[in-house]
Amino acid sequence: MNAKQAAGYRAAELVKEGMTVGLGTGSTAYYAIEKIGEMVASGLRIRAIATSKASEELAAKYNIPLVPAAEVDRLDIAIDGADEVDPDLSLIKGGGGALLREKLVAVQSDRFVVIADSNKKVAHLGQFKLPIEIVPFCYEWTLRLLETRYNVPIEMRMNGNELYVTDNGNYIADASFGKIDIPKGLSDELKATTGVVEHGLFVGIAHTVIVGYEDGRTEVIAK
Ligand SMILES: O=C(CO)[C@H](O)[C@H](O)COP(=O)(O)O
Repeated sequence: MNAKQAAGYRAAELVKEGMTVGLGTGSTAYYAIEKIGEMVASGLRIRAIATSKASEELAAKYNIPLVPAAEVDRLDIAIDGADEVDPDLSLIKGGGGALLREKLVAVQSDRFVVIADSNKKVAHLGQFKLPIEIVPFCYEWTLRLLETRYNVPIEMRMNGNELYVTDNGNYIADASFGKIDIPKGLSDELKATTGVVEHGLFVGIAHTVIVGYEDGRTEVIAK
């Protein structure tokens, strides 16, 4: 068992009969979905909402019933990966480009459980490039505004020679902050910026972080 698998499987144990579950995106969330799929095959009855087309397909492969958002008020739990986790359980997410749907699902959940291998634990957020989802219309203006305001390198995410397009039809600008001193301040400022749809800072959203280690151990950190 590797670190991501250990974290994913441990989080799946939190899923109980009758729950509505948010399914995250990425290589760690993959293991949680795989395990939940095994539990469903053994008779567990749940319903789920996926945070990306990729996770939707994975859920379908494992016969995990997906439910339209209109039929859901709150989710009991959401389980998702992260790119960085700091001691306050603030996160950088969006390395896989699914940050908008991931945040929508996370804030709608009674319990947001983050699963990560131990390399994701950091003292300060910002070494990982912060993904910022921006609207395609006049995206050059938004990019220039962010570059001028923060004076850090920001690059448009690419998919080969084309600009990367999210599941929501937007672009992503990846910003190299290096060290983010006040995650909440930056989060609020970005959120208030015209042209920015969402960003990968998750501050005050995670309730629990399950860290996986290469020897198969897990560490549960709760707020
Ligand atoms: O935020 C995400 C996708 O948008 C992922 O959860 C994050 O990038 C971590 O991915 P992985 O588990 O593959 O390391």
